[in-house]
Amino acid sequence: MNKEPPRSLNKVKHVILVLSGKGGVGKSSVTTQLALSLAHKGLKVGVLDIDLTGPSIPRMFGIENNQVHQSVNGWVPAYIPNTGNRLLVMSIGFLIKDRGNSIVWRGPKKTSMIRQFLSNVVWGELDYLIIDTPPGTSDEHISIAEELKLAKPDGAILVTTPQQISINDVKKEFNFCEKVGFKVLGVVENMSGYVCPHCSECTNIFSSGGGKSLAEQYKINFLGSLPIDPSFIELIETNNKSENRNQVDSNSDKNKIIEKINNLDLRNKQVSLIDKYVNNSLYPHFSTIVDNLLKHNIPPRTL
Ligand SMILES: Nc1ncnc2c1ncn2[C@@H]1O[C@H](COP(=O)(O)OP(=O)(O)OP(=O)(O)O)[C@@H](O)[C@H]1O
Ligand code: SF4
Repeated sequence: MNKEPPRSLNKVKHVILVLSGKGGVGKSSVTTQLALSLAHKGLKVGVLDIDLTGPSIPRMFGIENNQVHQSVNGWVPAYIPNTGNRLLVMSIGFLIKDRGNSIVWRGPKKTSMIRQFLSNVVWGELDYLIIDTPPGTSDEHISIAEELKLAKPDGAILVTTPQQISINDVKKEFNFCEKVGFKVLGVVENMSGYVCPHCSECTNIFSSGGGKSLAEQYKINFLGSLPIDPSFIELIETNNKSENRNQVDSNSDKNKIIEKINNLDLRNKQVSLIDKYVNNSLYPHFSTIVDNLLKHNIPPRTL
């Protein structure tokens, strides 16, 4: 097996893995927000979604209907509209025909698919590549980690929720990182409290501060916490609606006219997902998380 770093990542300055011990804690939404926040800072960012258990990145970026294009050099990632070509996404989800089904391949096929994803995407120059990984710490994840190590990542961000069960999962994840040799860049506590859509008051539903005390216990950075905010889900949903609106059946004349109006409407608005996110109430929380991450000034990867 080739143990060289994938050439497709030669011009990528930083690779960050986003990990969680179990599904549903917000790993993909943290990946999405990290990418949007870094792109908002003017950096060029790629997102690679290798969460074969349920790739949710295409939905988060409103590009579920994207088709994968193959160039002579490899797969071409999707460029997110109106971002000045600063935001690129590649997801295993683009290759799944039946989007209702997650991939049920066995271990070796999964690792070989991930190897292809790491080496076959034409990223070009990137400041950051953020990789959304499959949740868990099983033997299969160890083989996946071996593949990911070839990408020479800066390290991993661990995502947790305040409940004890999720905190225990992060402990396992921390031990997993030690075992496979990933540096832990920090912990993000997601769904810490609930923001009321009426008065914006944040209420702690579960006991808060679990992520912070866990980080202290393991002497790792606590990057920050994010409340549950229904407006974030709304942002994702409305973003998807605008894509679907743009994908009307072009068979009838009436639909062709509607499509033209929609395209004109979208061009005129030129509101990118980055702009929408920066106006979302989760952004100030995430901005702190990014500042905490960047203050460590990790030098660019050397290959
Ligand atoms: N802070 C938040 N506020 C509001 N909604 C959130 C927040 N975090 C996550 N969600 C929502 O919760 C759902 C699960 O989040 P997400 O897909 O990011 O989890 P995940 O850990 O990546 O799950 P999986 O590993 O199964 O893909 C999504 O619909 C997402 O929009
Ligand atoms: S947080 Fe404020 S607006 Fe929201 S339900 Fe409670 S009292 Fe009502």
